[in-house]
Amino acid sequence: MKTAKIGIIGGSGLYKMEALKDVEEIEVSTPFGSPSDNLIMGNLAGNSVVFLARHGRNHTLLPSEVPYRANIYAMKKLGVKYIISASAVGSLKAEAKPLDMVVPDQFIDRTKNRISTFFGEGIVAHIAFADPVCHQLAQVLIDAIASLNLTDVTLHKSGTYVCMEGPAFSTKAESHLYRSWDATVIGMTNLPEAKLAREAEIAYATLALVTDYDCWHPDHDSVTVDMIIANLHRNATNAQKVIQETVKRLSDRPFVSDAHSALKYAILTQLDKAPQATKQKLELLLQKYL
Ligand SMILES: CSC[C@H]1O[C@H](OP(=O)(O)O)[C@H](O)[C@@H]1O
Ligand SMILES: Nc1ncnc2[nH]cnc12
Repeated sequence: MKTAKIGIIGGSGLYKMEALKDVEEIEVSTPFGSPSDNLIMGNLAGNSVVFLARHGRNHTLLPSEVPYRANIYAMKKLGVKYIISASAVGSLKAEAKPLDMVVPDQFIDRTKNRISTFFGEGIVAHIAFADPVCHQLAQVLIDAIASLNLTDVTLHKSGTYVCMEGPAFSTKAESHLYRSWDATVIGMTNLPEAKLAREAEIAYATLALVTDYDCWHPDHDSVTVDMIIANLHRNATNAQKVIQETVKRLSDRPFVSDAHSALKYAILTQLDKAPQATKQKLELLLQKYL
């Protein structure tokens, strides 16, 4: 099987990478079911990468329906060590305007219906998640964005991403509440992905692309899909430039992330006493520790 060290998860508006060459579509099976879509292996400016459309290439999966575990497991199976996630977000701060880019360094979990762990069924692990984003990968992303001088785009080098359940957008009371928490952006997908990537010992960072001001801003209409779509296209074009530049930089200077050994001190269960079936199911994640 072909492998790639760099995985890209494309969110709303980013269903394919136009610059990807020598493309091969791979159907990956996992113990957690099928991923959102086939994974697309290819060559991006001379580097092997694998791309996955988070909601499927035709955007058929709700944020709550995205098979996050299968997606991350499939990336792991293909040898991925770094995931660059691209996501559409609403802005919770006046200074983060539509078309801006934010590289979040924190998350707040407001999801309700997500399974955000590979563990259970006899094997217990608690990964450290105080710093949910790989800061080295975030820095590569930041440097890539800064180097491109994109028109009409301000880069916000840090920020807190609120992950809500959806699919309905927030109420005004919720939006104001998140602002009172000093959160920067809001979306519906990144938190389970970041947790699972950490459990899979994959470095993870997000390129958050602002599409709207959610519903708190007195001078802007409350968010609708129409409004988001108006900005998704430009955001997707910019995102592809940023991802390509990030991939180049990452391939030139790969690094070891703390995320790559996240399970080292996380597993509580004595693995020699753990159920065989669970060990088998999680072998890909546990093999270093068995
Ligand atoms: C496009 S409206 C809301 C939808 O967009 C974001 O998706 P993604 O994070 O995959 O870019 C948001 O999380 C919602 O799923
Ligand atoms: N305002 C918003 N709330 C949640 N997810 C979003 N994705 C894009 N804009 C959003």
